[in-house]
Amino acid sequence: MTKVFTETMELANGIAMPQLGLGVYKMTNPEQTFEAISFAIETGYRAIDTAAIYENERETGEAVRHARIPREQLFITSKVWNTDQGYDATLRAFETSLEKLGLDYLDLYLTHWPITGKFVDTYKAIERLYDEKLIRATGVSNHHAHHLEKILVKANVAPMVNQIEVHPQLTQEPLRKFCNDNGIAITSWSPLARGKFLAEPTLLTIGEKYNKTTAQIIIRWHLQNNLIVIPKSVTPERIRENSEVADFILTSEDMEMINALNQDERTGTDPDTF
Ligand SMILES: NC(=O)C1=CN([C@@H]2O[C@H](COP(=O)(O)OP(=O)(O)OC[C@H]3O[C@@H](n4cnc5c(N)ncnc54)[C@H](OP(=O)(O)O)[C@@H]3O)[C@@H](O)[C@H]2O)C=CC1
Ligand SMILES: O=C1CO[C@H](CO)[C@@H](O)[C@@H]1O
Repeated sequence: MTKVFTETMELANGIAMPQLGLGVYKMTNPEQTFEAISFAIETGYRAIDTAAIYENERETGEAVRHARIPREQLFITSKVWNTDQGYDATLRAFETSLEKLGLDYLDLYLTHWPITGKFVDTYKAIERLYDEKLIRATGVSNHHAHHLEKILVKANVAPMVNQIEVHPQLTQEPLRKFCNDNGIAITSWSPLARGKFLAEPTLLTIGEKYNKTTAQIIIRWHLQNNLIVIPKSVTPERIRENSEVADFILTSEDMEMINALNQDERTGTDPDTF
């Protein structure tokens, strides 16, 4: 069995999204960013998660265009930043992102945060990009159920993905259930809680059992919960390590022990107080 995880998840419109991707937030050194993304693609990653606010769409696009993998086998996500929300502004922001990336289309485009009074129109613009086949899937990020409800009554095409903070200390079960009931896939951001509890004893014990690192145990927990997961690393050994999660399966007991670590504790901002 190959060690590198390459499975995909079917989104509501039937397209396949790789369940493991590379997050590129805080990759600010252009050369390092290009190298990290190129290395990830060589390792077997097929999805990259960027955003206009990360200011690395150019390097992301370069790595994608220089990859030995055909563009259609890669899955590129970007996000419209808060100051560009609203219908027309979102369309313009998308054009800028696409130009920086040097690509003809994106696989997924998200509203980054639900800005009051603007996020529904922002999503309507994303829907238009989908109708025009400039993106292959629609989505949002940091949306609670009450935000999604406002979108769902106005949308012709429901969001296919909601990217939210999820990790063992913030399991988000009620929102995951809401999304699941509405056919919305979830991507976990800060899936490793930015490294905050990699020395957690329960995770270390489970890791010893499988001869895997804590990061690998956490990533496997996301995957077995049917979450899309986008760990970030610029470090080649860690990029590889985070992908080598296909050769073991956590038992339901392990999963329960990890679920029990939940403290409803965020590393980032609550969308209601952003
Ligand atoms: N939609 C949104 O609002 C948000 C989206 N995101 C997305 O989610 C992605 C991931 O989240 P992020 O906040 O970056 O945090 P992660 O939980 O992915 O943690 C990244 C940190 O963990 C370190 N790390 C990675 N792998 C390992 C490992 N195997 N062992 C030890 N340390 C490791 C990295 O270090 P190093 O790089 O030095 O190796 C980095 O410091 C982002 O890059 C972004 O794409 C993130 C936040 C908000
Ligand atoms: O994607 C992101 C990366 O992290 C930032 C700081 O927490 C967030 O604001 C942003 O949503």
